[in-house]
This record gives sequence, structure tokens and C-alpha cells, in this order.
Amino acid sequence: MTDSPFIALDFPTGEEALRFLQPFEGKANVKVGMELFYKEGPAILRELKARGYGIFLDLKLHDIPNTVKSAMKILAQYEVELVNVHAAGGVRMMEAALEGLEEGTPAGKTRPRIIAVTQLTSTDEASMRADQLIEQSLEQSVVHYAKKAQEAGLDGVVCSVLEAKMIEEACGKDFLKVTPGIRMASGETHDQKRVATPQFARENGSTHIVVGRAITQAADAVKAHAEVNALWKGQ
Ligand SMILES: O=C(O)c1cc(=O)[nH]c(=O)n1[C@@H]1O[C@H](COP(=O)(O)O)[C@@H](O)[C@H]1O
Repeated sequence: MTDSPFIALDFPTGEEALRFLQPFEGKANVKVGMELFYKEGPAILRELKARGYGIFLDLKLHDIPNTVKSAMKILAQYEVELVNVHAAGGVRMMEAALEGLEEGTPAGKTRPRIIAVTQLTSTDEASMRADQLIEQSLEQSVVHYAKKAQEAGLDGVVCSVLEAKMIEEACGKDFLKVTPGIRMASGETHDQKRVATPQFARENGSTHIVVGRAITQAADAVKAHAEVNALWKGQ
């Protein structure tokens, strides 16, 4: 898979996000998360679409099936490429999310793809055990969630690069493995625990990468994006 990285637009306002994006001239994939969406609402999605960006709407839904279904029905109207839920919400919740998305997608339009967050990349095995009382290994937990997401009919998962190969073995090549926690070899890890470089992501079965601070906080974001993209695509 050679889609260019999703740049995580973790900015407090739409104005800042659009200013940051100006030099990209519509030629990038972006991720809109809670911060930007809660501030600007659907207007920011319309603006980004109009400028030509591919959008991953990352709101990580996690609630009872009925609520998630109704919310997904609304999100489907925004015609983004990708949306997500938390796999911890369970198979029935994930099925309901998919139903909502299918019902809400306007006639003649393509349904956004839907993926489930397995274990957040800010979680390591020790914190998973302490916080969630899971006795299996972190890899077992991630692969388990991936199988549940597949059982529910979802298109893939969010995981770290470190588990992408195992998920490929369990769920197949076409099942999406969208991997955040991407850092350049010398980069700071910040609050992330399971990190990897773009080239490792390419070699280890990721289908898409999500990159925030390594690009958004770089002195030259366009150059940083080009470097990440080249390593990701093996150029
Ligand atoms: O669903 C996500 O996008 C996500 C899942 C996950 O497990 N870890 C994770 O970091 N993310 C998102 O990916 C982005 C990573 O940002 P950076 O750490 O700055 O590259 C953030 O916007 C997170 O919200």
C-alpha cells in the first residue's frame, strides 16, 4: 500500500490547521482528530475536502451500539475516507457502527472505510496489565481485537507497527493496518510507547501510517513530510 501518510492535524483551531497546510496545496492525506473537530465541527471537513485533502476522521467512538450506530449515520454524511471506533466497545458495537455508516452513506457515494483501535500506541504491556487487568501479552490483545474487528465486518484496525505483521498473518493482507506512533530514527517519542520508523512500517506490514508531531512540529514541515513519505514508499 503506498498511500501517502495521514498528517495528524492536532491543532487547536481550523485557522492554524489551514495555515499549516497552505504549502501542501491539497496534496496530502490528513487526519482530523477530537481537538480540531470539537473546535470546528463539520465545517473543517468541508473546507479540507474542498481543498482536495483525503481525510481520516479520527473520533474513536466507544459507546453502546445504538448510540454509535446513530453517530456513525451522521458521520457518513461528511464523506470522509476513513473513520474509527474502539474495538473495546465489542463486536456488537462495531457491527452497529458499520450498519450506521452503511445507512448514512449518501446514495451513489462510497462508504467510508471503518477501522477499530486495538491498544492505543501510548499503551505498553505494563500499563495495559495495570490499567485493564489483561493477563495476555500486548500482542495477543491486539491480535484478538483485530480478529473481533474482522468478525464484525470492519475494514481494518489501528495498531502499532510492531503488531502489523501478526495482524497480516491473522486477518490477511487486505485488512487495513493503520499505524500511528511513527518517528524518525532520532525523533522524540513524546507520550507514545510503541513507536517505529516509516521504513520499518513499510517492511512490517502497515498499510497506512499516521504522522503528527514529526511533521507538524518540524522546522520545515514540507521537507519532513517528503522525507517521511520517501522512507515509507522506499524511494
Ligand atoms: O487513532 C489514532 O489515530 C491513534 C491511535 C493510537 O493508538 N495512537 C495514536 O497516536 N493515534 C493518533 O495518531 C496521532 C499521533 O500523533 P504523533 O504522536 O504526534 O505522531 C495522534 O493524532 C493520535 O490521536
